[in-house]
Amino acid sequence: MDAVLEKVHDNDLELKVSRQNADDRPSRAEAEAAVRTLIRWAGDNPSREGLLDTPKRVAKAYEEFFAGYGQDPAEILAKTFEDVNGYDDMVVMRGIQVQSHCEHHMVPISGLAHVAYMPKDRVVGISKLARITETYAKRLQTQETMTAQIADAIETYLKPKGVAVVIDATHACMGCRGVRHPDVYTITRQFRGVFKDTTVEQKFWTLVRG
Ligand SMILES: Nc1nc2c(ncn2[C@@H]2O[C@H](COP(=O)(O)OP(=O)(O)OP(=O)(O)O)[C@@H](O)[C@H]2O)c(=O)[nH]1
Ligand SMILES: [Zn+2]
Repeated sequence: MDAVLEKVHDNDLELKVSRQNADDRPSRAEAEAAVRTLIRWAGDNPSREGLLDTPKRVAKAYEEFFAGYGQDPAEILAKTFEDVNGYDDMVVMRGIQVQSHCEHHMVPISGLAHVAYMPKDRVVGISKLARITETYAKRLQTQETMTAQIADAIETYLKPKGVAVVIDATHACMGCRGVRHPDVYTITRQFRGVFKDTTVEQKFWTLVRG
């Protein structure tokens, strides 16, 4: 098994194991109790009127923020189309909104992803590139891991001639706390296969910059 395939399988395996241990998953009531504990720890009273429904709202918000744990990249990229009249150039989706959460502080990472691939015989529905990005964004992440995971999934399940993923994002953990540099953008990139060629990479950047 090649290294990329092995990595995707390791990630999937880790997730499958955690799904198998669904019995270990705290109940909704336990999650809400944890939020009440955090409110008390912050110094407020979870029983005051304004905070009564907050644990419920936070648990609901977490279901959205972390919906990616329940999504399967293999399933998302399973359906492909061969009939593209010989189309043989890159497909670039630029400006996919990324709303993720940093695994160190559990606060937002916000930005844009640009995802491209060079098809080999088959293409995938364009919405699936955004769905794959969402799947990995809606988990606890570092920007580097998320960038590599999106590239790994496209490489593994589509088997294109190449893939490029760039994420340009701000980290709330650097803006609203800690070092407090709110307007810093971090750029991470993965260029695989034919995108390693500088001419192809340049074409990608030209298209992304519009
Ligand atoms: N490489 C990388 N680092 C990240 C990402 N998100 C947050 N971080 C950094 O993770 C680091 C965690 O550092 P620690 O020293 O363990 O935590 P900390 O004391 O809260 O760090 P400060 O943010 O510097 O206050 C910080 O430097 C964050 O800026 C990411 O996506 N990638
Ligand atoms: Zn952080």
